[in-house]
Amino acid sequence: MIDVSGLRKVYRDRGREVVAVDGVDLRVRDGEIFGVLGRSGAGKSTLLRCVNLLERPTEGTVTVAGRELTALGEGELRLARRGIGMVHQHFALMSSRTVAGNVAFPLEVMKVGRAERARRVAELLELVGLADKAKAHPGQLSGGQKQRVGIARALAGRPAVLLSDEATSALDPATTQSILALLKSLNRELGLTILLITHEMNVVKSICDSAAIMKDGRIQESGAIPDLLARPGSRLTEELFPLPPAEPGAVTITFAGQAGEPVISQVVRKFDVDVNILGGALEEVAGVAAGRLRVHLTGGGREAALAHLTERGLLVEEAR
Ligand SMILES: Nc1ncnc2c1ncn2[C@@H]1O[C@H](COP(=O)(O)OP(=O)(O)OP(=O)(O)O)[C@@H](O)[C@H]1O
Repeated sequence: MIDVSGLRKVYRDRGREVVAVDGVDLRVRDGEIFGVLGRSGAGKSTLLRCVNLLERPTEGTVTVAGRELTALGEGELRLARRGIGMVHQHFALMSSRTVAGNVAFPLEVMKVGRAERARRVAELLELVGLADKAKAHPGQLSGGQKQRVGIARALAGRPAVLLSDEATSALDPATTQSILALLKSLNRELGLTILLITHEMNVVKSICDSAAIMKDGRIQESGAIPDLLARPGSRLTEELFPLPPAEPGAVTITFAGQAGEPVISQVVRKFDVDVNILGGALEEVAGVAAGRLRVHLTGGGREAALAHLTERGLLVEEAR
């Protein structure tokens, strides 16, 4: 659905070159929620803004729904952008317009007739759970409600793709969860492909199918979340389930889907070992029970127990 290839964006800032995106390849599949994670300044916003060409890439190509946007002129691009909705961290609503007026705005630009516009606005407000706020002004809404208006507006042109620029960063945790639930249900019910950028691990845990970690303008790792979790040395796993540095001899076991099985009690029963748990966390991520456990394993059956865990598909890493 989204294909980014060899993307580079260089800004010129007071005679100095700033390489914000430095050779990024990214593929977002049809119908998935893809999260780009990274710290401030990593280049996430620039990457997102290059996907709908709000920023023109310095190099590289962007293809969305089979159309190479980087090959289009301004007129064609304006039309193609209707297929790509965008939501913003600070909502970007027009304060002088009502909620309905904000959602209607892109439809006015598209020259949709009055009756059809009213019908569509009502449908969109219903979809985001704000049917009773049509006549309110943004100033009368909570942050979560404002973001719902932002989402309804982004969906006005029936886009196949939604870009989300830190949509929940300005919201409290409970409101964040409700907006994430809304995005997930839009993804499921409308088949909407979502590319989001975030610095919040919680967003990735809750709704993403795939993720990429970005640093200094580059993608450090990317892929389906269960695959990334199972990869030795994965930064995503480090970020999702942080553990202190391991002492020599400590064993770190990474679960990516096998956390429903009683593997630890099995090794204790089957092999001559004791297990001392040093730390860890388990949670549902991308629909699978995943996490990391740091243990000390002692006893004559230690090597056989470690081999058994590896055979069960767990990632077993021993600190030396
Ligand atoms: N218009 C611009 N002119 C010059 N430099 C820019 C411009 N926009 C971004 N940059 C620089 O590009 C780099 C990447 O910025 P970007 O906003 O894409 O990162 P980010 O990961 O989204 O961070 P944040 O979460 O803080 O927005 C930074 O060094 C930033 O200062």
